[in-house]
Amino acid sequence: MEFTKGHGTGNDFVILPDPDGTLDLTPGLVAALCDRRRGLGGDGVLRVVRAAKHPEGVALAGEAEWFMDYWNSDGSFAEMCGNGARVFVRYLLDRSLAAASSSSSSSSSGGTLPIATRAGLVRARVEGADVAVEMRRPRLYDTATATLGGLTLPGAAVDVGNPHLVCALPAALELTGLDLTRAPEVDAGTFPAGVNVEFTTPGEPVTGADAHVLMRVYERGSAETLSCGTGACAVGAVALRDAGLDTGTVAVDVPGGRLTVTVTADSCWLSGPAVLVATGTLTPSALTP
Ligand SMILES: N[C@@H](CCC[C@H](N)C(=O)O)C(=O)O
Repeated sequence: MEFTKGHGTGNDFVILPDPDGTLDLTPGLVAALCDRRRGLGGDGVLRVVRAAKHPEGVALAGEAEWFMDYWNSDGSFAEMCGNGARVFVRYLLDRSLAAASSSSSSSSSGGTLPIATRAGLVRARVEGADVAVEMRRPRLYDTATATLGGLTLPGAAVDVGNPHLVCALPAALELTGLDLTRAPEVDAGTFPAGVNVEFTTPGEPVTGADAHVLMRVYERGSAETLSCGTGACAVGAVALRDAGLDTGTVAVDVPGGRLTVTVTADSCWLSGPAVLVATGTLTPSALTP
């Protein structure tokens, strides 16, 4: 079985090509692949499957050739993964499975490439070394708290296709001081399917951005990661709201680098590096689910 390893600002993925959807991918196999000592290591798995060949992609097969079958490292599914989508697109382009700007069936007008996901269709474009994906506009729908050790912080619940809770740290606290080795406690009533929790502090002004935010994240199903694209979009939307803006651009610094979030009237663009680092052959029998 062939695999490729890739990452977007340090959010890393095992990419499995499975165009015809024949791979028996199980939660146990995903967790074994993502194990950083006994497997390849990763925050998640991206299965590259034709939309027409996946039960959750088939409804979008007329609009997108490929379905991003994303799994968290614990073997759970998520509706959406922003960095994963950017790395997925890098893989499709690198393998000539799609073209970013042509009139072929796998790309649409304006040079964007449609990708089917559990959260619906997203569109991607290449921006030099970066890959940008256009997702739904983040929806701020509630308030809730996260408790970490003895610290309880209020935050904004945000839907980016998957659930997020964005909590600003009080000025006296530093992001680097947070212990994210354990999951923050949240209200299961507000987040029945779990939630990704982002912690933020304001950054210095950045040229061309309406706001600049530093963030760390504890991801549902993957623990602390170096970056979360949908989390950055949630953080960007909250930063714009706090600045009294409905649309705009936010620089979001994560431990793995910088992401740029642009919220428009009806969508959200996430941009940043997307890198493929290795390709090899798996020995599935050696993996211990
Ligand atoms: N790292 C991802 C988000 C992955 C899914 C998340 N852990 C969830 O369960 O919702 C991103 O870049 O968006």
